[in-house]
Amino acid sequence: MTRSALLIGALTHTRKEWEQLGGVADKLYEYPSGTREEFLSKSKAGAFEGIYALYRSNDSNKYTGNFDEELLDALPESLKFICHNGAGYDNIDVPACTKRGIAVSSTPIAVDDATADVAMFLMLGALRNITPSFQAVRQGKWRGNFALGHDPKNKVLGILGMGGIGSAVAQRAKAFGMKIQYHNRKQLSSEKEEGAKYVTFDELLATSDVLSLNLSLNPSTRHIIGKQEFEKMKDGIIIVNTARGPLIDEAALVDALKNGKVWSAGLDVFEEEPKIHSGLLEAENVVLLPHMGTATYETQRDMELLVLDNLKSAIQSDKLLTQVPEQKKDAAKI
Ligand SMILES: NC(=O)c1ccc[n+]([C@@H]2O[C@H](COP(=O)([O-])OP(=O)(O)OC[C@H]3O[C@@H](n4cnc5c(N)ncnc54)[C@H](O)[C@@H]3O)[C@@H](O)[C@H]2O)c1
Repeated sequence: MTRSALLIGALTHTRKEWEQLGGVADKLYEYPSGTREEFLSKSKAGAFEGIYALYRSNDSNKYTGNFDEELLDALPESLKFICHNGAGYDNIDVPACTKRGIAVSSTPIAVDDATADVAMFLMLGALRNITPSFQAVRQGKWRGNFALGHDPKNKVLGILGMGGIGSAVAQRAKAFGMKIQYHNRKQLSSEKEEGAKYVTFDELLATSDVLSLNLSLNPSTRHIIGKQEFEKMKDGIIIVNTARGPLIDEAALVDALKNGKVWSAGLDVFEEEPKIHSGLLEAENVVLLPHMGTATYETQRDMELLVLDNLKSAIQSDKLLTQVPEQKKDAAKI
């Protein structure tokens, strides 16, 4: 059986390591840029024959669109592994991959520190309501309409989704004197909890001073925070989202920011990226970043290397190093 590899999109830091895979794979194909239509027709015409594993780069969704059933059907039957660069993989239809016997990997762990750093940056920025000051000083107005902010010390931080990034946020927030509570699908072992308190979803909403979203997006978590949930929260709560935009009903967040239920928010992700709700752009009490949680040289290189390690392991030993959790119970079937 031929074991070739396909790279979709560009590599920024690991070109040399990709080329070295030539010693492991039968052939290296590349689809550096283009449109979904071009990709589908090339693939159907047999341009990627014999690919066994593919590397889906960080920005390749703009060239192929989502990895859905249509796209999977156009790829050769020989494809058995999709190695995705990113901790979030909501643009891959994992159940459809599982059905076709394709194993999928993502890049957890490598993203934890950089994304948690951005969560803290946004949290501190939101606690200080920093946006008006950032704007005033650049406009030559010195402090402008300066108002006092809040300390993180002694505030209750609620973490929704205590996985890799959530745990890294908890570690950092503890150093700022925050009290940590969390809600997860499953309670962690006490060793992994590191002193954080496990609470129900409703308790988390009702008792947190700051809420950080760190869970993955899937059909059951879309709009997990909406009008009803805001109503259950403490008045003056601070919301931080570095996970995925559609976890929050953005229109409900805009209303909650306007009526003071939410004191301020720090957001790296949005419901319809790169479009941002006009109510968020206009609100002074929001700190905005353009989805740049992992945007550091070190983390980007680590992520690219982890994808290549997955690809190499797939080709050499039919195993992924960081297979997505949804497939783990089905792993024997893959
Ligand atoms: N802003 C960025 O640049 C950036 C970077 C990396 C990751 N992310 C996002 O952050 C998310 C988290 O990443 P991670 O590596 O920590 O993932 P992870 O899989 O390690 O952790 C996710 C956690 O969420 C929990 N969870 C899932 N559904 C839940 C629910 N309904 N209620 C409560 N908890 C639930 C899971 O049990 C898990 O512990 C990713 O899915 C990704 O979308 C964003």
